Amino acid sequence: MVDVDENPFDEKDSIFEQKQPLKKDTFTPETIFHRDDEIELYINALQDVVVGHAPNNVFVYGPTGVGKTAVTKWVRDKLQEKADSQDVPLTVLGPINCRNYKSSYALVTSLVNEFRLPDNQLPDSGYSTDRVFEFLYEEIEAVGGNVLIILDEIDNIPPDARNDFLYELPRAEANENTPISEAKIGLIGISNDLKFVDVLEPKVKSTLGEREIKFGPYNANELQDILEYYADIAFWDGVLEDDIVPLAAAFSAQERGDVRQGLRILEKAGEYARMEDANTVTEEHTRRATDTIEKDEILDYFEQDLSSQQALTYLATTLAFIEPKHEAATKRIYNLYSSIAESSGRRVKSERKIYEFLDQLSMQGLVRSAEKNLGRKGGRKYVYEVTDDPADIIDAALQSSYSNAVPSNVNEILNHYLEDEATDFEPPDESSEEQQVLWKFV
Ligand SMILES: Nc1ncnc2c1ncn2[C@@H]1O[C@H](COP(=O)(O)OP(=O)(O)OP(=O)(O)O)[C@@H](O)[C@H]1O
Repeated sequence: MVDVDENPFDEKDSIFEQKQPLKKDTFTPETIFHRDDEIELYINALQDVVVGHAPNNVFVYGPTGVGKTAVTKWVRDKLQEKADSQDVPLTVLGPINCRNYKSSYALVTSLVNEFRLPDNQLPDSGYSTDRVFEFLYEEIEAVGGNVLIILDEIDNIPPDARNDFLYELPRAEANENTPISEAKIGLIGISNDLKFVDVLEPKVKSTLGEREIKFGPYNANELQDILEYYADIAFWDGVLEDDIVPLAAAFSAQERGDVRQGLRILEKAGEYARMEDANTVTEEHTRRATDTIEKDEILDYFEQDLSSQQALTYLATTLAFIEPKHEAATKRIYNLYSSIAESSGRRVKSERKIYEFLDQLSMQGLVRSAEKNLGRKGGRKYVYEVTDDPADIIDAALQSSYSNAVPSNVNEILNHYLEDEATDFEPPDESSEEQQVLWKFV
């Protein structure tokens, strides 16, 4: 029973000294760990700027949470500091996240407004895109010197802005049709979609990729050093038991080598300790945190990251994977996909499309495929497996807006899978009627 006369909030936090360092990217670290090679490449690429030559364009790529943005900001600040001390005119814009802009117009407008005073901002509409580009060129020419524009998540750049930004902008000085004659523009593009460059036109590709810097995942030791730094700032002294940071580091290294995930584990483990009024964060809190975070991540896939057709394909692959005796072959995944799409009132796409969705899921690391020879019959087929625990995936699907696509007897089948009792469980033939008996799709 809550005592109504007593305020239930605690007045102090005995676990976290500061939470912000663990939070989503709102904290700037003073030190960058284990990125010496990448920093050196960056410095090399931008050295020209400091002595007044035109900047190179730089393309930075690698998976999520491996320090691309943190390193870029660190290098940016050092560059600005040096340019200022040398009296070399330099203006740096960004990182600006392209994901926040739906059109070329919106993105250019926001850049123009970065240069302008609050009482002179461009409106959200009212000009042609060409005109707002002219405004941008005018602003750039007015500040003069070198202008570096840093675009984060450049794979999300509005399609109508690709050519203008990634090709025209860096060569504006040479183009007689722009008002730029003095200023020199350099572009830094950051992306975690490695396929993004492949789809660019060759001329755009070579412009953007003048200098490329690849960031790989961190290993467990590297993650440990990085997480240690954040944990020191975030937790009160003596609160973290010795093996907590190594555990969080080992887990994140096993998954994706991603710092953000490690920080989330530490935060969640601390919250569990705080909820229990414990004095220290223990291994048990950390394991529980790891578990929750894994499930939350899968839920995020369903709710945010995947399109509805990708989500249905992911679910169908999971169902095919846990089915006894069935291999998750493409044909089978398609059958299950059509059933759950139909029963949950969603559009059923063609079988050909499934290959595309499976490919996309595979790129995101959610499914893995293996090619199988069909023996004497000849030919090959692909079988799939899910990379996360199927029980977690089903759990997340049930909590998500796809719960109506999950067959009603899924737990029964999952239990057979978990208990490895597949032999006792007779799957029906592939004909759709019997399939409906195995999977109760309502
Ligand atoms: N080497 C490092 N030293 C210190 N902090 C780091 C390091 N690498 C990453 N971080 C921290 O980890 C978090 C995630 O890093 P960052 O945002 O740079 O990743 P990213 O590669 O840009 O990811 P995304 O592609 O998702 O934007 C940030 O809080 C960042 O400060």
